[in-house]
Amino acid sequence: MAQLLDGKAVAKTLKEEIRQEIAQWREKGVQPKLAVILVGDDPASVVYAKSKQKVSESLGMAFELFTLPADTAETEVLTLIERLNGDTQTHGIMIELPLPKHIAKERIMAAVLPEKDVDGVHPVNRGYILSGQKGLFPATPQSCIEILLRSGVEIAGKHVVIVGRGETVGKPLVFLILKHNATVTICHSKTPDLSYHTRQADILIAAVGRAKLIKKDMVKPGAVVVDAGINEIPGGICGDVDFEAVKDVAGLISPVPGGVGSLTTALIMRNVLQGIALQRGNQK
Ligand SMILES: Nc1nc(=O)c2c([nH]1)NC[C@@H]1CN(c3ccc(C(=O)N[C@@H](CCC(=O)O)C(=O)O)cc3)C=[N+]21
Repeated sequence: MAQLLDGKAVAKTLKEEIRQEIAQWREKGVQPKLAVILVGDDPASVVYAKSKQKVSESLGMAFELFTLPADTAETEVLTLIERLNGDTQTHGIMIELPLPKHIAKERIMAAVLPEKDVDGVHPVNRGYILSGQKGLFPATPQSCIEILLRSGVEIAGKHVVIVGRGETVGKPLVFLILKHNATVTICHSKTPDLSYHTRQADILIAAVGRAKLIKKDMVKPGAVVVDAGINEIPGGICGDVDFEAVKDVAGLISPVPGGVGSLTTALIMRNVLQGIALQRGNQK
C-alpha cells in the first residue's frame, strides 16, 4: 500500500505561511485584497467563489465578490476590470470561468493587468512561464509542485510523465517541472500506447479530466502518482487515477479529495502576495 501525499496537511502549512505574510503586509499598512468577478450563476463557479472568500477571510486577506447578471455586456465587464486594474487597494483580480457565450474569454483574460492576474491566464504570464521569468502562474500546476516538494519528493533528475495537455494544468505544468530540472514527457488523448509512457514515469501526474483513467497496470511499481483530476461522480468527486487499484502499486499517491485540490485556493492567495511584490517592482 502506497503512502499518501497528504494535501490537507501540506495546505495547512502553506496557509500558515501565507497568513503570516499577510500579517506582515498589514503591519506595513498594506491590506492585501483579492477581487473575484462572477458573471452569471454557474453553480460550480458560485461554490468556488464562496470558497475563495472563506479562505481569504480566514487568512486575513480582504475579499470582494462582484456578481454580474448573465446578460451583462462584455464592455461592462471590461469597464469593471479597468476600474480594478487602477484601484491600488486591489492586488489580485480573477474572473470565474466559464463566462457566458456572448463574452470573448480571451479579451477578458487579456484585460486584467498581468501583475494582478492571480489566475495566471494573461498572455504575458503565459509567456513568462515559458521563458522562466517571474510572473503569476496558474494555481493547480503550482499545487502539483508544492505537494511533491513539501512531502519530501525530489523532482530534479526524475522522469515526470504528465497525462493531459490542457491550458490550465498540463501545459503550464510542463514548464514548472522543467524549471525543477526533471525530464518531462507529456501525453494526451491521441498518444498511442499511453500505458507504455506512463509506466516509464518516476513521477506520474494525471490532469486529463477523465475519471479513473489511470489503472494499476499503467504505473511502475514504487512510482509517485499525483492526481490533479476533479471529476464529478454520483455522490462526490473522484480523480483521474483509479485510486483503489493504483494505491497497491504506487510508492506515494495523492487522493481526491484531500490531495492537489486542497492546495489550489491557498495558491491563489499566494499569487495575490506575489502580485503585490510585482506591483511594487521589487521582484520577490
Ligand atoms: N470558475 C472556476 N473557479 C475555480 O476556482 C475553479 C474552477 N473554475 N475549476 C476547477 C478549479 C479547481 N478548484 C478547486 C478549488 C478547491 C478545491 C478543494 O478544496 N478541494 C478539496 C475537496 C473539496 C470537496 O470535497 O468538494 C480537496 O480536494 O481536498 C479543489 C479544486 C477551483 N477551480
